Formats: sequence, C-alpha cells, structure tokens
Amino acid sequence: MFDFREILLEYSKGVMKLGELIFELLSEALGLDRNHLKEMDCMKGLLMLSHYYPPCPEPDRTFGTSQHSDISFLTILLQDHIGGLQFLQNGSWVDVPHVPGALIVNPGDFLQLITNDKFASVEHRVLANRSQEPRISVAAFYVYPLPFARVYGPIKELLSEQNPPKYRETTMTEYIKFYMARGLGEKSALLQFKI
Ligand SMILES: O=C(O)CCC(=O)C(=O)O
Ligand SMILES: [Fe+2]
Repeated sequence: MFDFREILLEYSKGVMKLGELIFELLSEALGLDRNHLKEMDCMKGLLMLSHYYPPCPEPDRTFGTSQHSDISFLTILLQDHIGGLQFLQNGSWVDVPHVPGALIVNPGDFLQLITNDKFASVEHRVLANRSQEPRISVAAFYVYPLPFARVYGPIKELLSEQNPPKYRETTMTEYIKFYMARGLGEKSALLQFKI
C-alpha cells in the first residue's frame, strides 16, 4: 500500500531543496546577493496542489485548465506521461513534452513584478484529456497563504533611469484577491498593476 501523505511529504522536501537552489541562482542571475530573493520571503510559503484530469468524452469542447499565468513567485510542476500542458510563445501554443523524471519550473506573476519583467511569467493551459487514462499533475507554488501584508514592488537594485519601475507596489493579499475575483483569463492580472 502507498502512503500518499508520506510520498507527498518526501516530495515536498525535495521541492523545497530545489526551490532554494533556484532562488539562489535567480538572485545571482539578477546580479544580486544569492540570498536576496530568499530574504524577500519568496520562499516563505509553499502551496502544493494536485490536479486530476479524468478522460474527457468531448475534449474539443473544453479545457483541462484554461489559459492563465500563476500568481506565485515560482511554480515547480510534476506532470505525468499523458501530456496536454502547453505554454504560449509569440502567440502560438507549444506542447510541453513529458520527460520522465523532469520537473517544469515556471516563473510566476510575482517574480515578474519584483524583477520588473526580467523574468516573465509564462502563460499556460492544459488541454482536455483525450487519452483513456486520467492525467495527474502536482504543482508546488511558492506563494504565501493569505493574509500576507508584506509590500512588494520592483526590486530597487534593479531600477535605474533607463529601467524605471513598471509596476506599482502591492501585497500578495491584494493581488490574490484581484486574481481570484477576476478568474482565469487571457490577459495577465499583472496588467492591472502596471504603472
Ligand atoms: O496540470 C498542469 O499541468 C498545470 C496546472 C496549472 O497550470 C496550475 O495548477 O496552475
Ligand atoms: Fe498554472
């Protein structure tokens, strides 16, 4: 018998280790101290969400998950062999292939906001499941559960006269409230926070 809680706990420990390394690398890539993003509490909350997509009898008439970008600072996603995940690139949908053992790392809206568009949040969707078996995915979002009153805006060290802030300051509480009230949609919720 599988103890699913035990497996999830072990998996989340691995995700946290990987997440820490990625936040360090992203900080360095931005020319900041390697602990910069961690010290901004980007890793403070980790929300694990498991999706179950049953086989769909009419897959051309619906979606598994409609187009959206994630609220998070970062999302680490595990998908199975069924496929259906796509991301938007220059106006076209591109399939994300299933690579055994590989995780998908996706910057979220809050990373785009604090990096002033240096790391863009990728729009994605999941097609309705046209196979005979269910599709399962596990998404780990670096996002803080509400209420979280810390104020975030573009990181000051990344700004200059040539690169002024593109977003106004906000809190995760305000952003999540707006995102949830609006629902998933074709336009990024970030546009609402543009200066
Ligand atoms: O099921 C998937 O592969 C992706 C789900 C997703 O985009 C999300 O949970 O934000
Ligand atoms: Fe997503």
